[in-house]
Amino acid sequence: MEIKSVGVVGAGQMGNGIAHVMALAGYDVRLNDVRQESLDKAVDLIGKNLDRQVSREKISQEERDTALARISTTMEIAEVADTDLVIEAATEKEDVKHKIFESILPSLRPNTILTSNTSSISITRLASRTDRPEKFMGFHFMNPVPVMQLVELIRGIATDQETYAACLGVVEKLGKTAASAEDFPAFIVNRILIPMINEACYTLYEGVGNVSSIDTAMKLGANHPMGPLELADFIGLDTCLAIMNVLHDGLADTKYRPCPLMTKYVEAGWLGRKTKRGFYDYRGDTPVPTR
Ligand SMILES: CC(=O)CC(=O)SCCNC(=O)CCNC(=O)[C@H](O)C(C)(C)COP(=O)(O)OP(=O)(O)OC[C@H]1O[C@@H](n2cnc3c(N)ncnc32)[C@H](O)[C@@H]1OP(=O)(O)O
Ligand SMILES: NC(=O)C1=CN([C@@H]2O[C@H](COP(=O)(O)OP(=O)(O)OC[C@H]3O[C@@H](n4cnc5c(N)ncnc54)[C@H](OP(=O)(O)O)[C@@H]3O)[C@@H](O)[C@H]2O)C=CC1
Repeated sequence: MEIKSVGVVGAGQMGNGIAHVMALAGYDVRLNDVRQESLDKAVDLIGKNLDRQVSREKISQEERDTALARISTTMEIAEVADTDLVIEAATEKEDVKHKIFESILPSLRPNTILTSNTSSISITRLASRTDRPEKFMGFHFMNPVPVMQLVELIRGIATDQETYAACLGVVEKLGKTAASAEDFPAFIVNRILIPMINEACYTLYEGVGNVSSIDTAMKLGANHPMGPLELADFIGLDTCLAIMNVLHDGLADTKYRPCPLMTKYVEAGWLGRKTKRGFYDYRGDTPVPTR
């Protein structure tokens, strides 16, 4: 089936990036969130990120304007349902995702493909609560979406080949590369990456290093573009903790126990860049380590 329009639920850092790349690739995009303020912020950010691409001569001014015009925003979930492909990119909480799918089902077209950008939650379980498990799959972008090449495609137990092929076609049209992952907790990238971030938190918690020394060690010692604590702040500590909990619960192995220090930061509301405080404090001109 040909995908022409895409509905994106959740206009946070991933939702705005997904809307951005989809619109640039020629899809009509409907972006939904529960707060108008989040929608306004997302459109403003997409405009700025497109401007940056114009100034770096990656795209023309005309491509920028056309892409932005393809994005409409709505707080009505029913308007998102009237598209060919829905990508849910709301907060990493299973009950939130179930409620979104429940609310969208009554107005969904029969052929619409439903997907989730979840970082870790079982695609099979999310799909089982919908009317179309065969047309449901994981469509997992990496952050920042306009820059990162990979999309993980995750089939639930019931996902059919036609749905997989349609999603693969979208990834190719975006000029990105797909990696196929089986539906087990946190899939491939986060099964490997988030325990490393969690271990960096333990390294901090146990006083082996401070925030700066841990990040410097991994940037210069392992050639990572960001240190693990900087990356945790970039992803969002709430999301990192949610992924660790899915790994811990889903694989029932103590090696995935979330670091208590990560839990403490999340409980404080210090979620990283998005709240201007995490392992670094972003309220000034340059990030300042909090430990
Ligand atoms: C949690 C999950 O479920 C899965 C995940 O996503 S895990 C997270 C995966 N992501 C990562 O690991 C990111 C690691 N970090 C990096 O790769 C790099 O630090 C980075 C690409 C983010 C920035 O790179 P940098 O060299 O420090 O910065 P900079 O030179 O300013 O930017 C490089 C490019 O990215 C663009 N960019 C940077 N941040 C951006 C953002 N937030 N949005 C859009 N574009 C952005 C810049 O415009 C620039 O584009 P051009 O090359 O076209 O000029
Ligand atoms: N951060 C990352 O690096 C990556 C995250 N992901 C996944 O993408 C998803 C989104 O993450 P991210 O963008 O970082 O999170 P954010 O916290 O930046 O954004 C989540 C957005 O979802 C909105 N939201 C919450 N409930 C609803 C709802 N019922 N309907 C519509 N919108 C809702 C939130 O609204 P408000 O804040 O206004 O309440 C917020 O705007 C998660 O599943 C995450 O695991 C995947 C890859 C990378």
